[in-house]
Amino acid sequence: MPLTPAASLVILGSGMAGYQLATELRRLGDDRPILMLTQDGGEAYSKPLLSTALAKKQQPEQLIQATAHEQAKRLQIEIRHHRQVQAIDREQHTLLTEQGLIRYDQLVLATGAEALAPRLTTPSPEGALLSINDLDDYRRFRQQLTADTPVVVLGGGLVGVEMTQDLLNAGHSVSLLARSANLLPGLVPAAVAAPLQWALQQQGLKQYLNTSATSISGQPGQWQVNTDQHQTLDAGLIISATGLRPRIQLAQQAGLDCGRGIRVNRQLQTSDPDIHALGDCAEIDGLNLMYVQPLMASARMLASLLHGDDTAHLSLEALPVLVKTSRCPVVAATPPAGSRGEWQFSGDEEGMEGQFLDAQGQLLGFALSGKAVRQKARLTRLLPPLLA
Ligand SMILES: Cc1cc2nc3c(=O)[nH]c(=O)nc-3n(C[C@H](O)[C@H](O)[C@H](O)COP(=O)(O)OP(=O)(O)OC[C@H]3O[C@@H](n4cnc5c(N)ncnc54)[C@H](O)[C@@H]3O)c2cc1C
Repeated sequence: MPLTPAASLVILGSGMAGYQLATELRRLGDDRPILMLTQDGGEAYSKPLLSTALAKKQQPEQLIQATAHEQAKRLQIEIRHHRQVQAIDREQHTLLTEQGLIRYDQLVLATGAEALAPRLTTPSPEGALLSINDLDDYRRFRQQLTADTPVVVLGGGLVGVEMTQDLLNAGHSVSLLARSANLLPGLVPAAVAAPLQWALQQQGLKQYLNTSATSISGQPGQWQVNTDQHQTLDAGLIISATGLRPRIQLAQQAGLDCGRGIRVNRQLQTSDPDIHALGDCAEIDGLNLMYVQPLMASARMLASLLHGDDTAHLSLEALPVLVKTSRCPVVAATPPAGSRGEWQFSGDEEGMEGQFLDAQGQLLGFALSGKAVRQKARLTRLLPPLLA
């Protein structure tokens, strides 16, 4: 197979993590050759906008901040898009693609996360489920959605809830199924989710909690979703939002140390000193933080390190997550896994505040909904850093 001439740095992935790293390197004046490989079209866009664009009447193409070509010119990097990397050969320092081998001196994995399929009792018909995890998904969603399409959303986490809000704001009929007893179960306790659930129901949401989809039948545009509570819901379109998992297969096959994500230290170095990882695919000191703020800080740190600052290492302040539910916004700073303490709640149906305090009264996490989100800045200042 032909070998492409050596590039100093290869970045795998053109999501926010990959592009932010290239941006930070150029900002530092680092002019090394950079090759970016991506299996998608390489457009620069803000993924969080995918769950608010419908009601704003923004078409998928309007979300593109720059094409791959424009990005390559702006950042003075080479971008090969629609190039899937199939394997990493760490000994030879090469990446295998359908178009040939690509050599790297240093490799940065920014491969993101992929959508998990719901656990159904029988496989769903081809094309019945739509996940919304990148721009191509979003294009498919907008192509299939018509003004009177009834939509069923599977999953009550951040993506499912934000998509539901956007669809309701745009006037669609929406049913949401969640296995959990409340919306946003991994992010906030039931008491804090209650005002959100009430607000969405007021807006017309048909909400099925403690309910799982078991099977899907029908044909394109006329699906039936069957549930474990013996209901059958009609859907023109079914959005599957049952979770995301870091994309670690390439790293695993290459023998890199992986847990939930690709394990990295505070310098974002994997178990191979020539390979770093950042963004949704990385697990930093045991934390897999699939949000924008940590990847921005990671990109800044990694650029400094690669540019020659050996002392650079990642530290992160507490990072509350904002759930973009306009009718009843939610902010969550989840307590670190395994924290000991208890929740204390105050508020009413217009907004709830939950504080998670340890035995000494130290705030370890909080959850806010509705009018209580005003407390975000005050409470954030009281939280210990995520990575000191
Ligand atoms: C609908 C939605 C709303 C969100 N809202 C928010 C929000 O409000 N706030 C917030 O903080 N976060 C939000 N997030 C999360 C946030 O968008 C992500 O944390 C962030 O975009 C991840 O960027 P990334 O670059 O790590 O991964 P990705 O954007 O997933 O990029 C991964 C890249 O890797 C490439 N790739 C993967 N495997 C290969 C391969 N084998 N070969 C070649 N290329 C490959 C892909 O093509 C892609 O370019 C949201 C996510 C979604 C889905």
